Amino acid sequence: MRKIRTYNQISSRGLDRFSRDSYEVGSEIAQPEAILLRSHKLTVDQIPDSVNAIARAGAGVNNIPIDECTHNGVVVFNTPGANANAVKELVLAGLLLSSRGICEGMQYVQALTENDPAILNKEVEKGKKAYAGVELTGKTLGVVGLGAIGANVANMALELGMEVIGYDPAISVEAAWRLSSDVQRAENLGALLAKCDYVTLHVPAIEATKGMINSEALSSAKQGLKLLNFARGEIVDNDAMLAALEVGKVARYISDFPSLELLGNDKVSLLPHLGASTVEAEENCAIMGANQLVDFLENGNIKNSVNFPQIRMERTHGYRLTFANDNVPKVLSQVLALLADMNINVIDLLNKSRNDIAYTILDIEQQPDAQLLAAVAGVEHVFHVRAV
Ligand SMILES: NC(=O)c1ccc[n+]([C@@H]2O[C@H](COP(=O)([O-])OP(=O)(O)OC[C@H]3O[C@@H](n4cnc5c(N)ncnc54)[C@H](O)[C@@H]3O)[C@@H](O)[C@H]2O)c1
Ligand SMILES: O=C(O)CC[C@@H](O)C(=O)O
Repeated sequence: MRKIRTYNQISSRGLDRFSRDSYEVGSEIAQPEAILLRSHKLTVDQIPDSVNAIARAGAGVNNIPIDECTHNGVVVFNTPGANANAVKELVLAGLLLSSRGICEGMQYVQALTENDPAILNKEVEKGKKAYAGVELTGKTLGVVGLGAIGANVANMALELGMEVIGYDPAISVEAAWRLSSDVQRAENLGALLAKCDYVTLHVPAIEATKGMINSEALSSAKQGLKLLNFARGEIVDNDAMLAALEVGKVARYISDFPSLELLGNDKVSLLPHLGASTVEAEENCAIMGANQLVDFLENGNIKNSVNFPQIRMERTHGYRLTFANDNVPKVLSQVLALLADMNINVIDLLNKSRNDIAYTILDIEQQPDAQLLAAVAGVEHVFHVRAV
């Protein structure tokens, strides 16, 4: 039986991908071969040597110690785009919440205690002027990060009649194809902030983006900016944000990431990390994550990894082994020489690399035994070997 350890609430539609005959899946499993999780902050000591793969049912992988995983040959997957629509729809809510007195108006009505319908109506008509807002049509939205979510948000905003300016210095070709040509391009973050009434963040939490919305960036912003953060809390410097809210530089901060210093500020609206919390997104992410794990565990194929190359080799006959190594010359030739010395015929092979690592799928005529696996593992620069 293969063992999968789960963290967080994973949709049963995804868990169903692990057949009951071959997999044991649960939150109490010890020595798992793989981990499937959502936002759980995974520590190195929670990744035993038995683990070959980790799948994040979601986009952000800042809760996983990627470098340590790569070093140990652990393949980390995410599920690109699987929750993008859910986040896009909540961004729409964020745009409306920051423009109209929706929550304040509801709180006002909830607190009314009139018994007489005519007086209630009069009270409502008198009170509503305090909650008037502005429309989105004709306003300018800045989208920082134009990947799966950002591109969706940008296209949606155009349909709402907004002007849209995007900033993404590392946009992928696929993402660029998804984006409407009506989205204007900003050369840098400051230029985008200077022109926008609303800005929405859709970048990953990586070294380059942590604190990217700081006092310097906010000083470039248009007075009265409404900022939406459905990306990650650490992308915004909260002290700088509070200072900008104090002087009205930022009129409203909507964030999916509560933190102590933001609580209680009436210009800040905080949600409990709800961006991907829809039935559909949770199913999509769980199914995609589980499918990727199954294909990796059973065939060694890798799709949507954040640290290993994409690789897929059709299974025909024979036996399969995979190995990962430092991306330096002569490793593959040494492994092939070793197989030749052991008189083992190779049926097929595929080798791919990504940055500093290479990964090979080898189909051979003989079932790999412990001796063969140990011999491959002993080749200099090979750091992970598996019979699949
Ligand atoms: N609130 C939620 O529940 C929720 C749900 C999904 C994703 N997220 C967050 O949103 C992030 C984006 O998700 P996605 O699915 O769109 O990911 P994605 O990988 O498709 O897109 C991210 C984009 O950000 C761009 N980028 C990277 N660094 C940048 C920088 N310095 N400046 C501008 N752009 C930069 C990349 O080039 C890429 O196009 C995730 O990493 C995650 O942290 C949050
Ligand atoms: O699993 C969730 O609820 C949140 C996922 C989200 O933050 C992501 O990065 O995909």
